[in-house]
Amino acid sequence: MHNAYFDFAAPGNEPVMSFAPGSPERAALKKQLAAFKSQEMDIPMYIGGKEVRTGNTVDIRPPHEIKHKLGHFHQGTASHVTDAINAALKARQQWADTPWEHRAGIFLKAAELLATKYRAHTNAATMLGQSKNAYQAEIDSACELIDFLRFNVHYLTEIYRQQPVSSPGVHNRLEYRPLEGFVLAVTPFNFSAIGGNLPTSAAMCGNVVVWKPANTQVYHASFFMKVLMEAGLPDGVINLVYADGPTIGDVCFAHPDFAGIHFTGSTGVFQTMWKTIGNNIAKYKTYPRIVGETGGKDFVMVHQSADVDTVVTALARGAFEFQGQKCSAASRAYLPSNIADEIKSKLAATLKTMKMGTTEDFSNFINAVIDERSFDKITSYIDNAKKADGVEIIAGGNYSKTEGYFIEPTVIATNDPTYVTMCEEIFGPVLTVYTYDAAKYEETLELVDRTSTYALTGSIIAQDRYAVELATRKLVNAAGNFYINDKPTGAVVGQQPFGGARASGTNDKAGSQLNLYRWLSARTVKETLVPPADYRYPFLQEA
Ligand SMILES: NC(=O)c1ccc[n+]([C@@H]2O[C@H](COP(=O)([O-])OP(=O)(O)OC[C@H]3O[C@@H](n4cnc5c(N)ncnc54)[C@H](O)[C@@H]3O)[C@@H](O)[C@H]2O)c1
Ligand SMILES: N[C@@H](CCC=O)C(=O)O
Repeated sequence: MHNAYFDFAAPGNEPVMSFAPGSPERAALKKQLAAFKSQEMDIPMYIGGKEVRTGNTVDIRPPHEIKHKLGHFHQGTASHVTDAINAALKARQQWADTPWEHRAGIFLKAAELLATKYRAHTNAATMLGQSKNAYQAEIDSACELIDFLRFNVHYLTEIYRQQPVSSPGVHNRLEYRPLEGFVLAVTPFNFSAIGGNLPTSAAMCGNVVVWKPANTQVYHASFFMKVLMEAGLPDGVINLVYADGPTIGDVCFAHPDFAGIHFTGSTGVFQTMWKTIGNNIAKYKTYPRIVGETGGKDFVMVHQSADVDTVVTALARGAFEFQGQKCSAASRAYLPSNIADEIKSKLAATLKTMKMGTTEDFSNFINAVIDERSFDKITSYIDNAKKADGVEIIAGGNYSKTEGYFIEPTVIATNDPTYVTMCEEIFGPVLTVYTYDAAKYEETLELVDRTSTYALTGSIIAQDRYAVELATRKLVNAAGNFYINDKPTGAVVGQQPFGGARASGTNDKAGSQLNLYRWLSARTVKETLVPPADYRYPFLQEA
């Protein structure tokens, strides 16, 4: 029972460790990488707090070393998805009734475990399972995930505090109830932090969750589930199942207690989900919340006043960190004719200095892409570019899947601003550049705006403030996260709330109050202190 109001200290961002040679964090991480590589893990699903094994196993291998087996996970079927829904619904009432400070304590403890005891584990699991280098793993599976947990506790506390006014003789209040049913969280391969955030943000609000990660992210997802359990998450609040996407959809979207989907992934999958939910709308007890952050075709617009080295660094990091597998990755750049050649040659020279290989070798900047399907899709764009007219590969272009799924950072130059790689999301280490007439800046901004169906991230690089102002105004709907003189990646929780519009999603801004509101259903309660005892208005009385 509450007998006091509790507060939580406003969080700061978790500091990013350096992993410099000789540092203790580097030694701990190397040790954990070796430990994970020396054992084959048998990874169950977690339904109602119980480990569930089916015997139908799928191998997990590092994308950069496909001959090595890290372990396997147990694939579930439709009946496991139903079990997960039932376990969630069974846990629902007690979890919804649990006071906020007790729910918050679990997620704050999980953040603390990641920041301390399991710092090396969370990074090593991400480095091996998803082929991220130490820095990319640290900003994702340590810092961003810790920040999501701590900042969301802070934001939800602030939401709960927001109350309506009360006129004399009346007490009004808003109760922020969880949704009536279960929430389905479907998460992508590319960010361990997103895998952790989508189920926990909804659960924090008092909801119960069925969580389905991408197969290629199960290695970290199952580790994080164990951290949540160690932090005290009650059985059934989050249920982790590994079933194929369509099976999850068939079972969850047909269930009368389906109350919301928290999705991050590709636009096509999200649109299919939305259609299915629409077709089933009469089946549900409540209108489901549909939240999806999806694909991008993120731009870097360069003005003739730009500093060349700033542009080259923004492109090198923005397009090629984590092999370009960020929804925010720079994948089309517009270069002004006065400095285009200098940018292209400096960029090509910079990319030659990037070493490619395993994540265990800390001198590698570039690692492997996630799996064979992705490799084949990305390399088909490169192969087509090699054959196309008016298109030239000016850096990279080579690839191999013998040891792992390795693709060189590749830059395509085109004289057609509507060439396919200027428009479609490739989700790999491929950047396309188009040179425009520096005198046609405003027309080119219009071209940037209309070229893609997406609107996730984008940058303007310019020294001229009028050029910055014009781009900010003209591209107002072209990106949900807009950067000035920076790369379009690397949003930090609490600093740059993240999400895009148009085909890039519902723009509910992960890691902000806007997102948490989607998992709450407010009830207004009005209490009249001394109720009237007569229906008559004063004016009805005779003078
Ligand atoms: N906007 C953002 O915040 C953001 C962040 C990260 C990734 N992304 C996007 O995610 C994509 C890359 O991730 P991915 O390859 O894991 O995406 P994906 O769409 O292939 O998969 C995402 C999740 O959906 C599941 N899924 C696939 N088909 C399904 C179906 N028919 N029904 C139900 N679930 C299904 C997958 O198993 C996975 O768990 C890119 O398009 C990227 O831009 C967006
Ligand atoms: N939030 C990340 C991108 C997440 C999508 O992949 C960034 O800002 O780079």
